[in-house]
Amino acid sequence: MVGDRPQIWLSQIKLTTFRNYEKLSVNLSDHHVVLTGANGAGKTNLMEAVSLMSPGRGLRRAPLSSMRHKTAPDGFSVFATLNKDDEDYAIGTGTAGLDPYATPVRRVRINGTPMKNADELLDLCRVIWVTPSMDGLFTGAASDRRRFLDRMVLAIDPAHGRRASNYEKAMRNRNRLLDEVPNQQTDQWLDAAEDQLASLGVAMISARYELVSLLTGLIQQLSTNQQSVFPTAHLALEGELEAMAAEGLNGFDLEETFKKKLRDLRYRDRAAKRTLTGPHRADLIVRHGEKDMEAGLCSTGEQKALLIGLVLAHGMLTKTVSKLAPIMLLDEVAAHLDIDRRAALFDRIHAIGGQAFMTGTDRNLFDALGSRAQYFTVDNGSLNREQDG
Ligand SMILES: Nc1ncnc2c1ncn2[C@@H]1O[C@H](COP(=O)(O)OP(=O)(O)OP(=O)(O)O)[C@@H](O)[C@H]1O
Repeated sequence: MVGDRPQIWLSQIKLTTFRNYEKLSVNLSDHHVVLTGANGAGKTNLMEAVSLMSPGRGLRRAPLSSMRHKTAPDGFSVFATLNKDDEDYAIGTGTAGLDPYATPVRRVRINGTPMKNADELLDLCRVIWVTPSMDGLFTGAASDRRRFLDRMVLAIDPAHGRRASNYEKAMRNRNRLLDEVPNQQTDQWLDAAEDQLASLGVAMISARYELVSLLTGLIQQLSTNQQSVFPTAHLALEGELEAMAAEGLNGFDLEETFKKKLRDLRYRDRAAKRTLTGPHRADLIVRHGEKDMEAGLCSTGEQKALLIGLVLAHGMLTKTVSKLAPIMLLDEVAAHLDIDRRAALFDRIHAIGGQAFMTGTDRNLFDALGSRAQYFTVDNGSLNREQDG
């Protein structure tokens, strides 16, 4: 924060044929942004547009083809002016102008210069979100928790995205080689693919451990300072190699062990037609600290509070580690909290220091935010500014 102002904030958003917005141009102040309106008005769509200021597929993980307005064959564009330390950056992203018959790819421009890939957005900002679709995070598939974990890592370690996609590539390469008739040549290629897989895999495990340990430290600090009305989350990584790392096996030995496993288990993976050992099979285990209960066994409300507490701690960690106070997107979060927790949520968000976007059906859910926010009603793909609180 510079005084009471966020160090990073969006001062303008322009959408062209994005979801149910045919055209939108809105100027923002550096305050938080509250979007209220009826179901289906376009609140989440606007949050999704903001989530494209970070690499990846946005907060819905939707295909790009579904983001263009249903009547717009020419794709969509999302443009934002980002103010960082009092300097403006023009960020444009979308699929507009690309071959409508080709598989859409998202292009990113910063100040008019095309970026090689969306990872370069991480030089400017971090975007973190909580959405209703994350409600089943603790009970759903391990792959969702891994994705959640890797997004958390990415916010403090921008190289993690490339590392994870190189790991996926190396694994696909190994799987393809396993599918070929074994001979001396393919065995040599497999050796090389497994060396690469093991080295990238161990780097992934150590980046995930780093995040878990930093986050655990911060959560403990928050709970001992009694700063949190949200439950204390206890985090652990589950997996064959992760268990060895937890027992103190160093990176070099872990890599050698992983390599040996891959080599010894080729016959098993060949039969399964995929690689069955590695960080792509790990899980993030979350426990409710005060209740000493696995998150998946907690009540729906407790799970939501755990998730919010975790994301808030991650927001704070992101700011501390990356020095970039994240843009926080909280979709329909306020409605699930009682009045005291809501007030605590707003205070914590404000303390993180970035600009937050929040949605709800009723304006009065945000009373405790008062003049710290600017208020808009959303109606059928258009925005109307309301009087500030
Ligand atoms: N590609 C698209 N083109 C046009 N409209 C779309 C497209 N994708 C989604 N929509 C519509 O956008 C509308 C608004 O969706 P959104 O999820 O933003 O609503 P919301 O205001 O967040 O509502 P809720 O409170 O129910 O979550 C929906 O009616 C949906 O059908």
